[in-house]
Amino acid sequence: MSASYKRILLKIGSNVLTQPDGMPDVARIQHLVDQVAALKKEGKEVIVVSSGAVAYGRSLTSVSEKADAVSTRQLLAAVGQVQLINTYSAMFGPHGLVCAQVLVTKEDFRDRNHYLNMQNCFRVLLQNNIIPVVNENDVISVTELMFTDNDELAGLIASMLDADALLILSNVDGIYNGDPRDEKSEVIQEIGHATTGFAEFVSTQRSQFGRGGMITKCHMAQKVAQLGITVHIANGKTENVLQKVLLGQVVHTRFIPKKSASGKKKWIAHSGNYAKGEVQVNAGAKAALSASEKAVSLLPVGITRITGEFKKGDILKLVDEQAKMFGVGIAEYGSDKAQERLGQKNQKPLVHYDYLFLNPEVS
Ligand SMILES: Nc1ncnc2c1ncn2[C@@H]1O[C@H](COP(=O)(O)OP(=O)(O)O)[C@@H](O)[C@H]1O
Ligand SMILES: N[C@@H](CCC(=O)OP(=O)(O)O)C(=O)O
Repeated sequence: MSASYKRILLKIGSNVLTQPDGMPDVARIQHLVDQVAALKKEGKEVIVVSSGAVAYGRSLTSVSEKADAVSTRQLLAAVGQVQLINTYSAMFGPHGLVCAQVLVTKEDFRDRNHYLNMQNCFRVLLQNNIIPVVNENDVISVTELMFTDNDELAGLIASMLDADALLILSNVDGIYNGDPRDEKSEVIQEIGHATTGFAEFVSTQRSQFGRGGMITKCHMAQKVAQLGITVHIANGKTENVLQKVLLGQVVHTRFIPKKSASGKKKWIAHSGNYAKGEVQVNAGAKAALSASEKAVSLLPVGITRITGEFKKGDILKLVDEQAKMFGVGIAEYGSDKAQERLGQKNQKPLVHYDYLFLNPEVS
């Protein structure tokens, strides 16, 4: 079954790569590299999203106690990323494999051109049998410009590359139905796309060196599964975990994928945070867009308000009369024209159906 995946996005979390004292766990990285090499030998494409820059930075230098949190992270990540990628490169080498460093920021997902350039770079690396090793560019991604964590980044790349599966390795066996430290808690082995209420059993508590925590992983995983990509969350400290997950030989959490969405829609689905404008529609327009049996574009006649300045190709957030966001789309023309056509009949669609993604609960 899952062993048939051709393209796999592997996310290795901070806690898998670090020892309890925060220093890098080199033996663990070596074992993971050996597992990736084994998958490559089977003809699979593997893209690695690896945390660990800060941990490596910590092993190489110490920061003055006077430095603020942002500067400390910048310094540790800038120094540590060099060693992190050198470690991967040195470990893949003896397997006859070459890896590449790809550092990205949230901004790279904002604009269709950046996005396509990035996608092209991944395509050319994969076509040449190179293993992309991706991390956030922590040096320039600070505060509000940061991804929530590398899980968010991994989800975006999995959908951008239309991966068959996203494997998230953390320091727990999967998502538990209670506190993982409680002996009575059990790993939830399958999560469907309609499951809600993760907050009831997943606490916001994070592991020692993790950033986002399990709750953000759950939300991201469900969104990615909605796009037709199977997501597995497993323990990166288990021996041969990759093979075992793919062969269904280890207890872990699997998010069941929904039928596949188009590539364009996969990109749009993740773009809500990057919208340049907001479009409010009336109830009739929302109902028409949400009728799943028909492909309907958003016409100016159903629009009641437009905010923000945007150009053709920019991302728009769609909100209903209660100001609740229900979808995302790409503008067919800029805000000036859109304002002129607001509420008018017989005008060109502001968002074409092909460039419209509605939140799963309304579509
Ligand atoms: N119900 C739950 N199931 C599994 N883990 C949970 C749950 N609730 C909270 N957690 C915490 O989430 C942590 C993993 O998330 P995170 O810190 O982001 O790790 P990573 O660095 O691997 O991304 C676990 O170490 C665990 O402490
Ligand atoms: N980019 C950072 C890791 C950021 C991060 O979110 O890590 P994780 O908690 O593993 O998802 C680093 O390389 O140290």
